[in-house]
Amino acid sequence: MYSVNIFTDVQIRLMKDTLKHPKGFMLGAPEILQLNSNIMQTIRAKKVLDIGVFTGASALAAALALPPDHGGQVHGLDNNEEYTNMAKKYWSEAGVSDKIHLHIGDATDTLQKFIDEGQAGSYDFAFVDADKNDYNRYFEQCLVLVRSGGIISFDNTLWRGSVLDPQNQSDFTVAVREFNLKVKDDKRVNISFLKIGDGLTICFKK
Ligand SMILES: C[S@@+](CC[C@H](N)C(=O)[O-])C[C@H]1O[C@@H](n2cnc3c(N)ncnc32)[C@H](O)[C@@H]1O
Repeated sequence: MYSVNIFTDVQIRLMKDTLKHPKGFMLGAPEILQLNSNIMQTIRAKKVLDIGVFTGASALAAALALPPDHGGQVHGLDNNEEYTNMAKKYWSEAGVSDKIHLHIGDATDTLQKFIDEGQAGSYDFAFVDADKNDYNRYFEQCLVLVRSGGIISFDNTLWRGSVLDPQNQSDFTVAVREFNLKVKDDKRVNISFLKIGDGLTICFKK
């Protein structure tokens, strides 16, 4: 982790402990968490979606990027409480527990609930890092929930390079490949594809 010096002590501990977890490979790449944080601060994001919480690194980075004196909320979505229980400890130590609202369940169901509750256009930023098979649905749901001028950031859009290999027809690879092809020409967003971490596609909602 070459860029640890830009993180707080709690963030560094969270990352180090997560790397000891059997599923530690799922930890968000530090350079992506840093970029997301810079974007959130630049657009002064106050209401953020964190889709795929795991041990809480991306949600914590988001909570720390909220404007300190103006409230702000991170809504973290995950279907695995064992992972998110680990996250809560670090959020508490970082003093941001009150800013992070956890929603346990399938992320597409939770996003649909938010839409049905009338939260359309109320989010400034979304980081998408949950089930790759659902990337297209997350995209459509986030497009409803995120305001015009807001940003939706999709992790793992290289899927370790497999999306470029036509022989690779595994479920996740096909889903991410189809997502990449779809957003490339989608007129509702402008995109930037970055070759950092495992690939990051940033969608700027028009
Ligand atoms: C790659 S990890 C997220 C990493 C996290 N963003 C970070 O910064 O470390 C993916 C997470 O998505 C969750 N997940 C997978 N499928 C899901 C689904 N259908 N609904 C909600 N969460 C899901 C997993 O439980 C896991 O915690």
